[in-house]
Amino acid sequence: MTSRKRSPHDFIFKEELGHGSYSTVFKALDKKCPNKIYAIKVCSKKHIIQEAKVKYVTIEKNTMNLLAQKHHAGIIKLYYTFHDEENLYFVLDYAPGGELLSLLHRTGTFNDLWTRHFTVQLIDALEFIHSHGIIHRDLKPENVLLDKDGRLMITDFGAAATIDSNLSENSTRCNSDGNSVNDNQNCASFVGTAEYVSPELLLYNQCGYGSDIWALGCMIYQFVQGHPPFRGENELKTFEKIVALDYSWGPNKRINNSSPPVNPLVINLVRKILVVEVNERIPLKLVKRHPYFAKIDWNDKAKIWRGIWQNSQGQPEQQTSGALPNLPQNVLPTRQLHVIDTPARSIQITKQRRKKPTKVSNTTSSIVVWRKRLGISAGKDDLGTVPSAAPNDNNILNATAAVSSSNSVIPPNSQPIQAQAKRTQPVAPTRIPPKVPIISNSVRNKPISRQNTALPSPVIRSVSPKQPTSSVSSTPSAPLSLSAPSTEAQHQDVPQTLDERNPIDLSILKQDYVFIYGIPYKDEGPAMSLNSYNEIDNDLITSLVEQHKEDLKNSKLFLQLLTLKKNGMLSYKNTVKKDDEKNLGNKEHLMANIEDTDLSMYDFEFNELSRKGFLILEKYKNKLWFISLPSYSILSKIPFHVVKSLTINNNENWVGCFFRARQLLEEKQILDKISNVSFDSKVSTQSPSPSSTSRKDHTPSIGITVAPPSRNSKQGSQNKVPQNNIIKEEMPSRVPSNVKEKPSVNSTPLTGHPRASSGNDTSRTTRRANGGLPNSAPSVSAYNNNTVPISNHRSTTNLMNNKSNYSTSKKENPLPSSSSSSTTKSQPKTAGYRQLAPSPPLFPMEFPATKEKYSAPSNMVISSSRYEVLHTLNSSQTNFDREIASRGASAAFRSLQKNKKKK
Ligand SMILES: Nc1ncnc2c1ncn2[C@@H]1O[C@H](COP(=O)(O)OP(=O)(O)OP(=O)(O)O)[C@@H](O)[C@H]1O
Repeated sequence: MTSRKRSPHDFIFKEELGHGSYSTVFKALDKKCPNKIYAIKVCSKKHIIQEAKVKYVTIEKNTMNLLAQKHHAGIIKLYYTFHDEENLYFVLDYAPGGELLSLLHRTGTFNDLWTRHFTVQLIDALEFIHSHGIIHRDLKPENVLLDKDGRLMITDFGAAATIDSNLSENSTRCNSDGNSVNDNQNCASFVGTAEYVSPELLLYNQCGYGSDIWALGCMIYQFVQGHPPFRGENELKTFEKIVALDYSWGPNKRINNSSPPVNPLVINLVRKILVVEVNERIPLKLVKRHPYFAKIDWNDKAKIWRGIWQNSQGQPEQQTSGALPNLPQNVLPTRQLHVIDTPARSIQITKQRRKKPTKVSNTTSSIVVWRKRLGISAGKDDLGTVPSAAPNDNNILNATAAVSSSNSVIPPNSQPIQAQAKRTQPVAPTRIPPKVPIISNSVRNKPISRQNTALPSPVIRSVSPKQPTSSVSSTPSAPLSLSAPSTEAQHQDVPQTLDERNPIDLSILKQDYVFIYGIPYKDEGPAMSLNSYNEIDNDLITSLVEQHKEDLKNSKLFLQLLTLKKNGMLSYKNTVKKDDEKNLGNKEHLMANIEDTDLSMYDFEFNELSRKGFLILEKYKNKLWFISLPSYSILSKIPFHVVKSLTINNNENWVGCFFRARQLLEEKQILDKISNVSFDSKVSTQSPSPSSTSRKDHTPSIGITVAPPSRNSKQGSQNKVPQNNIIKEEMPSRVPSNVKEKPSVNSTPLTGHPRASSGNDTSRTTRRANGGLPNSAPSVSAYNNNTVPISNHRSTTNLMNNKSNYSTSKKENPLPSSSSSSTTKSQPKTAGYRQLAPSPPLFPMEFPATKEKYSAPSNMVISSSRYEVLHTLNSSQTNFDREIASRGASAAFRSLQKNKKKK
């Protein structure tokens, strides 16, 4: 290859091979070397700018450049790039065999031999691509071309993404070991084609090597079935089918009327690939070891890359290459095969069809509509969102430089541009950490008396203060036997029911479908709490999970609608069919009260992103609940209208919401304290409000350790008139108006409580010695969906078990404004293996996640047959343009930029 600069004048342009959304591809002959035929992709600069395709051209250029460093038969090679005033040119390997899709359309399906042959080539090429840290992201039969001998050549790298080389190593290893999380932590953009798009991209905005493997599975299916596995009436339906893994095997529709059954090994292989959970999807290395490829010697590249058009002698049966000047004799416009079953024997491969230019639209794409319907936000703060796959500035610069080196031959041994321009390492989703819970904890083992504790509303205002409190306890009076799920009648029904016609109930903090498995403590059950003596008993939790493994799996039969209200009430509702409603469902069952001091919460490898593990709630010596999340495929089977109307605040973790509920209650407590203190002599003369009296009368035996300053207490006891009606109405009924009436922590009856034993005293002393630090919010990492326990044997974290004495610290910081100091003091007590980050100050009571739930990202474009949402595009696009303009590394792109500005 010469290093002389090339230009369009060096080539004789022949017929058009086809065109895509921003380019036209021509066959071309090299004037200096007329035997050499290329395909030259001509991209109109004007068009690229107009249709915002600069990024894709850049990505394609970089990726192909990187891959061109080492020749691989299965990849279309990029030889040269150059430009003139009008166009950018990519000189590529010519693939006279056309698209694999065209061949498939002509044959209907591939026979087993072809299927295996093509699949083997695809795997080998894909492995090569992945070994360079590249994810193709748009694999489909249209993007696989055939060379003159019928070998596959993967093309169209405009949607590709690279993984940081460090991660790449991991990923390669992880792939071979079983697709660990690293393997899918690369890209956050929607890219792909509806029918081949992976579920992780649909659900989590994540795309990794596994996504290419998914597409490979779709293609293998298509080889033997003639159509992709997931195809709905429209894109939304296609997405639904993908996440629900809704596909079936039909007869092998061969055009030559032969309908041999699909090889069961193909079915088995496809089943192993088409697994919704990316971590459970078979990695490429294991695909290669699948029995379907038992006879394949993966090291014998010559055999793998044998062209299927050649006859057994390697010669064409018919010589019709006259239309293709300078082609070697064995180029076969009329395809000849040396395989036994040759349904395509008489197939004429014709010139590629022209593609209609695709309009770029800024409309919201189907994928986001679909995600919205399923209650999955596609916004920045979505579960599992990782940085965009859009090229970072370095990439852009290098890409710009690369294209600017127009007229340059790509030196075979030069450093790959992409290698210099590492894509930003994906980071874990950033989440606003929940605020620190500050709760009362002075009474244990007391049933919680609750009124209808919905947030204040005109309805509540009208309720008579004398109205008896509906006392609902989650504490059973008698020991309970083990049972599953936790839907027994031990819970009294909460009178209010959810109004399904009112999707956003403002009193609800979070509501979603979960599985709940309840294990009541037996008399002889675990005598100690899961968190005995201030130590989380991981072994006990682990053994419990092990013990109930089967039941926990089966508990998936009992999908519940779990609701957490801002008043701390946690309840569930059976999701039963309407016929059964009378018997079981449509009523809320109180499960627990978040502020119950006997309630602890642990995460057992709980990961909302992968919907794995359990959130364990423990009502001390009473009951354990294992909460797990249904897979999205299960969720997707719930009719959309139901999901839409009943899931609330899907964007926020359960754990976060539990903490927020506690914080809200604490804030109310504090407000209540303040409201009971009059600083205004005028109002201080007023008599106590009925509701205030009511609260006092009905105050259950729950103590408050949050003591206001003594002067306030004094005044408060005399002047019980809240300053603000709203505050008064929001005050929970449980809060006593007079601080003096509150039982102190030390007076809390602890009889019979294991933690009241001498051992517990020690731990309490320790806590006091530590400044009375309460258990509180876990670190940010604990909310990170990608967090995995560091140690296997310590797989749980106690997230909220408040048994500490807060009095001291709270007396020092009685007001909400002091929350930051409170939060500092309220660092979490965990199993001791997570780094704790300082919690942020308390925020006002806002629920932005709920508001954001239905907002679609604005930075989405639908282009061609790809769906793209590039989360950082808004900002990076601007920077991108600016970078190009200011640094001016590429003459070509500079001129593009100028043109853009002129417009
Ligand atoms: N190297 C090649 N040899 C032969 N034909 C090619 C080659 N590259 C592309 N083609 C054909 O040219 C057509 C346009 O290809 P191009 O890569 O520009 O667009 P595309 O990838 O199909 O579309 P888009 O970029 O919008 O996804 C395709 O039909 C393809 O089959």
